[in-house]
Amino acid sequence: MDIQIKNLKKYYGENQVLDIESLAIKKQRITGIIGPNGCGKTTLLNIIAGLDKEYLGNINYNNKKINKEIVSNMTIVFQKPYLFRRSVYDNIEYPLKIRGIDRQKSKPLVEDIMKRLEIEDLRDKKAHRLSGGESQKVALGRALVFNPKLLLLDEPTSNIDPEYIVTMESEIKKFNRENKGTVIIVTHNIEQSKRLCDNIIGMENGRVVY
Ligand SMILES: Nc1ncnc2c1ncn2[C@@H]1O[C@H](COP(=O)(O)OP(=O)(O)OP(=O)(O)O)[C@@H](O)[C@H]1O
Repeated sequence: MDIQIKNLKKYYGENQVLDIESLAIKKQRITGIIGPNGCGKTTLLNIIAGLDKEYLGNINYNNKKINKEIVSNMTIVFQKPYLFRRSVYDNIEYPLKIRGIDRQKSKPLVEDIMKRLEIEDLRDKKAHRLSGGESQKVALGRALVFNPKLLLLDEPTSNIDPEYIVTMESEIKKFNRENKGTVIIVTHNIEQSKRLCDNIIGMENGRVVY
């Protein structure tokens, strides 16, 4: 999904936190957003996700304004994911369920993603009792399972052990390569952005600086 941003301004009260004249994010690529604390990365991601509608300017998705179809084809993984008070399996199955896919068809998809992310042992655990890192793994599984066209990731590996980061990164890359999914990832980790991203957007004080 191509994203075109024009004259985007975001204020919290009198405080301007975003000022982006023009920014294009190319479809089927992995784009990294990097920059210091408080420069507006999460705010930008939430606006692109359609979660924050209090802004000035225009955002187009494949040359269209946001609509129900676009919303159902994208998803965001938060740094501190919100998971339902159900099992890990039920959480990952959920996006398929709300898209009308029955249990029989969704089972192999859920099981495949749990296997690829090495979280099969968490299957029956209550998702709200997971550790921060476990929650991030499950949240990535819940996002990847329905093959979104646009995947927004906010520091998805911030609580993840170094040896497991490799698994997560390779699944993100695989999703991008095999399913032609567009990925935008906010990260503090410059090495990670070099490993993963085709394009990098640098932000400072609410502006895009490179
Ligand atoms: N709900 C809010 N009310 C007021 N100000 C806010 C709110 N949310 C964020 N801000 C401010 O907006 C600015 C941008 O915040 P944002 O979370 O987008 O930064 P960030 O680049 O994602 O930071 P970090 O790297 O620390 O996660 C910051 O100055 C922050 O204090």
